[in-house]
Amino acid sequence: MFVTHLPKLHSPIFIPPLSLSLHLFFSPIPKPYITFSLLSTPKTNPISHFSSTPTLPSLPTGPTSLLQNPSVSEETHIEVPIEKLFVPPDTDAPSSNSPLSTRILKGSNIVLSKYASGAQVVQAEFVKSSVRTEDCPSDGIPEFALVGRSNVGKSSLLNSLVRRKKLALTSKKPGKTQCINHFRINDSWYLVDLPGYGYAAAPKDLRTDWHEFTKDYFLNRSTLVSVFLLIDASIPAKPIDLEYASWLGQNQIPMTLIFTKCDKRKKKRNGGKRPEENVQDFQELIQMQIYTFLSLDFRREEKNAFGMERDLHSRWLHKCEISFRNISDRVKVKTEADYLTTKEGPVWSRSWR
Ligand SMILES: Nc1nc2c(ncn2[C@@H]2O[C@H](COP(=O)(O)OP(=O)(O)OP(=O)(O)O)[C@@H](O)[C@H]2O)c(=O)[nH]1
Ligand SMILES: [Mg+2]
Repeated sequence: MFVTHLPKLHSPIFIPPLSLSLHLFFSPIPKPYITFSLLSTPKTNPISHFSSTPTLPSLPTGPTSLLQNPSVSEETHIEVPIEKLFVPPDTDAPSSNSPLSTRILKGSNIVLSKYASGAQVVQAEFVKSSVRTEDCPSDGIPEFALVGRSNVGKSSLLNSLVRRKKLALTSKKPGKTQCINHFRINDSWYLVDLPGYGYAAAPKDLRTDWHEFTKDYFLNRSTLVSVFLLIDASIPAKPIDLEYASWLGQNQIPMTLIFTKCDKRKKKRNGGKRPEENVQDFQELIQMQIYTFLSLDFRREEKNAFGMERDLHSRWLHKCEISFRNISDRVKVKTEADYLTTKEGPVWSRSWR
């Protein structure tokens, strides 16, 4: 996997080994993060700049490690071009002059932000399935929800994030996930797998029901920090995805766009465009909508259009392109964050504003 950007740098950087990671960082309060590590054998051939491993935080001590894979702990080295590092917003970019001042997540191309401490998923467990928001877990810990069209790869992404093949059930057929499924991570936050929208191999009345209860969940779940909106990059932008993103934006629900299936080859019947082109098209289409909300928020002096205090409102549009076929494949991730913040720093959750 690789992760790019922010800002663009042009020299290669050496980072330590073997697995690749998608790292999504969020607010300083309550400082949740996701680490995604899979085995890989990158084919890049850059020049090594570092003679020693960047300092990393120690891992949190979780009850059981779910990540024990002997090959993950091998001390082989991967070299990743500096421009392919993912530099989270508000984080100093590494430079070849002062490489060791930057912390890089071990085995990844992720530069650790100041909010990341022990960035590693060490425990993941299924907690419960609910069909009403009020039936969801009530322990008050923050959560991140996966949403997107049926079959886009939500459950697969969850499994990859926690490195378990079957923690969440997946299927080639759309419509597999039918409830709000809570998975507790590191005993301190939730990943939530939601039913997809759009086509599903289920009766139409049932689909409408999913639509309603997921929307109710977004609007009323006070511990929801951010939504991951997954978009299939192997096909041209779908109006339903743009509408969904708009709906989330209009309802002030922080979102991260994640493009899946970037590994799929272009197919004539799908418009004949490469995934990168579809991603770019999608971004162009969506940016106008999202920036409309952003500019609405930031034009106001004291209150934004939705009545929230300006300084306490911020947004982060964060794009990830991700591709993998199964958990042992090499994962490629490109991310790009377009980041807006306030003098108080980024604030994510409605409940923490
Ligand atoms: N090629 C490719 N296939 C993927 C990727 N992600 C998921 N898949 C496949 O897509 C199919 C659907 O994956 P799921 O994870 O079940 O999709 P979902 O979004 O949870 O679907 P629903 O639960 O029906 O809403 C499975 O066959 C996955 O193996 C990807 O990045 N690349
Ligand atoms: Mg699913």
